[in-house]
This record gives sequence, C-alpha cells and structure tokens, in this order.
Amino acid sequence: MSNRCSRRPVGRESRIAGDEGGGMPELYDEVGGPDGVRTAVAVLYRRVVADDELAPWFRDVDLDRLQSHQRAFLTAAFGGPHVFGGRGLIEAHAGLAITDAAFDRIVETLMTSLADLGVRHEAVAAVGERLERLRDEVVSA
Ligand code: HEM
Repeated sequence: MSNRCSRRPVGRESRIAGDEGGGMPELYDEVGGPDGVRTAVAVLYRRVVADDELAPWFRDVDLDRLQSHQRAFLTAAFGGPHVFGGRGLIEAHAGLAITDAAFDRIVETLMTSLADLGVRHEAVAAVGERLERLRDEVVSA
C-alpha cells in the first residue's frame, strides 16, 4: 500500500478527494495502527498542554476529555468527520472563540508530531489537508 502511494505523485487535492468517505487506512498503517495512534495522541497531548498558545483552550478541560479530544482530532485526520458520534464539530466548538492562529497551531503541532514519529512527508501533508477542510467548522473568532 505504501508503495502504491509513494509511486503516485503527491497530487495534493486529488489524492485526498479519492479517499473521500473511505478513510485513509494507509495513513493509519503508516503511524503503526492502534499502538501508533496511542503514541501519537500521547505526544500531541504533551505538546498541546505545554504550548502557551494552545493550553488556554484546554485549561478547564479535564484530562480524560482532553485526551479524547486529541483522539477525535487524530481520527479526523485519518478517518474523516463521519466518525464523530454526538455533537457535531460546529456545535462542539461554538462559543470557544477559536482563532485561525490556534487552528494552524494545533494542526502544525500534529504534523510535527507525526513527522517526529517517522510518518512520511506525503502522509503528513495529507493529514494537514484533511484537517484544513474542517477549519470553518472549528474557527469562530
Ligand atoms: C480539525 C480540528 C478539530 C477537531 C476534529 C476537533 C474535534 C473535537 C470534538 C469531536 C469535540 C467534541 C468532544 C465532545 O463533545 O466530547 C471537540 C471539542 C473541543 N475542542 Fe476540538 N477539534 C478540533 C480543533 C480544535 C481546536 C483548534 C481547538 C482549540 C485550539 C479545540 C478545542 C476544543 C475544546 C476546548 C473542546 C471542548 C472540550 C470539552 O470540554 O469536551 N478543538 N473537538
């Protein structure tokens, strides 16, 4: 699977469009399946709470919910928005006054974390593009 992907030109939009609705199993595999996702969540979580620009949004959120947020965030990166049960993204973030800068920052933090965990550049870029599509549902300030 990764061979197929690496031979293909990066094809920024078309590659993502081709994955519409079907998730990105190749990405999931690339991070190392469930264990890899767990590691990625832990790394992301540590970086978010240590980041002065992001921490304020999560200060009053308890640890369980915060980790579950990071998991939801990562799942969106890999599997698409259809995986969310419960509240939709707009409703979940309404009233949190999330800025474009904060959105950029958390997406960059995830991308850096994945790169640090050995995920290929093309796959990291694909994650960024997938999350970018959710910007309007999350940013309200
Ligand atoms: C594509 C990006 C994002 C996705 C997919 C996402 C996903 C989610 C989901 C699914 C929830 C609902 C959780 C629930 O109802 O239990 C949520 C809540 C929340 N999100 Fe996000 N989020 C994103 C970006 C952000 C950003 C950029 C911030 C702030 C910098 C943020 C801060 C929060 C906070 C503070 C909550 C409420 C936490 C709680 O009390 O449950 N999110 N997010």
